[in-house]
Order: sequence, then structure tokens, then C-alpha cells
Amino acid sequence: MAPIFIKTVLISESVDPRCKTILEENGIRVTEKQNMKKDELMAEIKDYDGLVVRSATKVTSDIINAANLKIIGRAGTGVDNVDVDAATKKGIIVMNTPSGNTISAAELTCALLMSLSRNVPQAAMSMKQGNWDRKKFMGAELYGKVLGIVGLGRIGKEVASRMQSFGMRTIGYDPITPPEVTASWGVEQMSLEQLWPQCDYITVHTPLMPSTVGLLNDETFAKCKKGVKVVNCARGGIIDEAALLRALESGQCGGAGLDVFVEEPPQNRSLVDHPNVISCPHLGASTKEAQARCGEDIALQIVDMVKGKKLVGAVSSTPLAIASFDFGTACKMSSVLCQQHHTGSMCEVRPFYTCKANKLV
Ligand SMILES: NC(=O)C1=CN([C@@H]2O[C@H](COP(=O)(O)OP(=O)(O)OC[C@H]3O[C@@H](n4cnc5c(N)ncnc54)[C@H](O)[C@@H]3O)[C@@H](O)[C@H]2O)C=CC1
Ligand SMILES: O=C(O)C(=O)COP(=O)(O)O
Repeated sequence: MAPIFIKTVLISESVDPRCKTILEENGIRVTEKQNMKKDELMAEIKDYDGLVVRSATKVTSDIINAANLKIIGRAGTGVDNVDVDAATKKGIIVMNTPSGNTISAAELTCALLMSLSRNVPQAAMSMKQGNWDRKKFMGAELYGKVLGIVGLGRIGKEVASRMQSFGMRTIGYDPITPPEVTASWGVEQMSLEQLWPQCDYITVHTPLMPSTVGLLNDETFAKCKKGVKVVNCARGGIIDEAALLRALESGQCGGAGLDVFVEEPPQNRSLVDHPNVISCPHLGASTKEAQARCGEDIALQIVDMVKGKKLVGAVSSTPLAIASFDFGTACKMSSVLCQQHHTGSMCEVRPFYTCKANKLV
């Protein structure tokens, strides 16, 4: 693959310092500027070949069109904050580091499931207020309960194995990961229609896409067991927020653990303030380990591109590669989201229009 010349990179969020160090060691000038408003970013972005973001920077089409970027690097998994189609039309490569924060997101999901079953945050708050209320916080065991996992990719798989160790039965649904594969992880796959009424707990681990917006809505909540508890550590909106509030108020939903929101931070506080909701400010990837991996991976991936090294892509948004290609071929075919080969993980691939602007292929 022909090398891509990247001399300047803007890091617009708190990314592990290893990212800057690796880029600088490879002759790339790095500027770190956080908390920029949209106008400030629009003005600033003109001077850079590369942009490194996490989830808070909204890389919209007007920002992309105001820039002369060659690459947008997402130090993390979800690229729903990047207008990938607009980037692709300009021949800009969008890459993420999807495996770096898998374990951290899975562990937080498990923490929310455990907190929901035993009211840990509410009890801790009550203790701090000087109370000793043993009756109010009566819980229920996870042992023997049914956990529905919607989205059996990297994180869904790790959640399954951890919750199985608590004696939960794990069932799930994924349109791409084959049932025989998830069966080998101890997850029985079934249709969503079959899944909803069986679950005591439901956790969602899909990307945010048109087909996953509102996966849990008024209609699907009505199909669930009364008192079902739900966790969203994936993306705000996969569980419809208004429907969730209605289900919490009617008791159809017995509790929710939310790490993510449609709007972050949420301006509408009704979910966060609900007594049966426990929430976190999008902390799934916020561990030292995940940040170190994601910061390092994105820098190494950019350096590999600069050096024209072969990157491997896979025509799948799941951990299961249907086929893999060297980066140049993938660009010719359909790839814009690439994962560096040395991490051994797969990448997401989206329809690709042209990369000619960057002479990638
Ligand atoms: N809270 C946080 O800080 C973090 C959140 N995330 C989010 O977690 C989500 C999952 O990440 P990964 O497991 O790494 O992704 P992944 O790509 O490995 O897995 C996603 C799975 O969802 C499946 N899927 C797609 N459409 C579906 C549908 N309609 N119904 C059921 N399954 C469907 C895909 O086939 C795939 O197997 C993403 O939204 C990501 O952005 C990831 C890391 C940290
Ligand atoms: O990687 C992801 O998809 C995440 O949601 C993590 O987001 P963050 O990097 O913590 O802003």
C-alpha cells in the first residue's frame, strides 16, 4: 500500500499519553486540545492531517468538509459520533480500536447487573445519609436467573462468560454471529420474540444503527416478564428512553442500569433521577488498562498507515471474520474502518465509495 503522509494530528479528547508519544516518536506533530466547541473545532481542524477522538467529539459532515483530513482515528469502539459516510466520500480513512476496551465495558456491564440485583448504589447512598435500612434494600439472587444478551459480539461474549459464573442462564440474539458459535460460549440463540418473555435481565451490546434504535420499546417491553431489569452499556437510544421511563413507572421494568444516554450529559433528568435507575457517566471504557490499549493501538495504526504497512480488514462487524483482505484490497472493496493486524482483532467494514483522493488504492 502506498504510504499516506500525515504530519500533523489533533487529539481532541483525553486520550492516553502513549498515543501522543508514539506519534511524536514517528515524526508526527501532535496538538492536544480538549473541550472545544463546534465552532472552535471547525476553525482548528483546517491545520491537521489527522484527528484522534473518543466519543464526545461529534465529527459531523460540516467539520469533515471544513477539514483536509486524511484520517480520523477513534480511540475506542463506537464510531457513531463520526459521519463515516461523509468521511468516506472525501476519501478519509476512519479507523477504530475495537478490542481495546472490550473487557472494561464487559466488567462495567456485570457491575451494573450485580448492582441492580442487590441495590448496592442505593444502599450505599442510604448509609452515607446515616441510615441502617436492611428491609428496604432486600434483593434477589442472580443465580438461576435468565440473562438475555442482545448483540453477541466482543462485549456480549465476555458478559456471558462472567455472568455464567454467577449461575445465570445466558440466552441471546445476534443476526450475524452463528448460533453454533455462541453455543460454544454457553449462549443459546433464539429470535427476539422468543427471548423477550424468558428474561429476568436484558443487556444490549449492539452498535447504534438505524436497525438497533429502539430495540427495546413500548411493544417489546410489553412482551417481557413483568419486572424485567435492563442494562445499557452500549449506546443511548438502543433502549428507547421514553419507553423505558414508562415501563419503570408502570413496574413492567423493575430497574435499569444505564451507562449511556441519547444526549450526553442527559439534559432530561427523569431517567437518572428515577429511584430504580442506577447510572454512570459513560464509564464503560474508563479504566487505565482500556485507555492505555486504545491510545496505543490508534497511534500504532496511524503509524502503520504512514509507513504504508499492510493492514488487515474483515468484512464483518463481528469478531468472526467472514473474509479478510490486505488494507488496499479492502479499500477497493468496501472497507473504511480498519483494525490493525497485530492486535488480532477484526474490523468493521462499511460501504466504501472512493479512496482515490488519498491514492490509497
Ligand atoms: N459504554 C462504553 O463505554 C462502551 C460502549 N461500547 C459499545 O458497545 C457496543 C458493542 O461493542 P462490541 O461488542 O465491541 O461490538 P461488536 O461489533 O463486537 O458486537 C456487536 C454485535 O452486535 C450485533 N448486532 C448488530 N445488529 C444487531 C441487532 N439488530 N440485534 C442484535 N445484535 C446485533 C453484531 O452482529 C455484532 O455481533 C457498541 O455500541 C460500542 O460502541 C463499546 C465499548 C465501551
Ligand atoms: O468505545 C466506545 O464505543 C465507547 O463508548 C467508549 O467511549 P469513550 O472512549 O470512553 O468516550
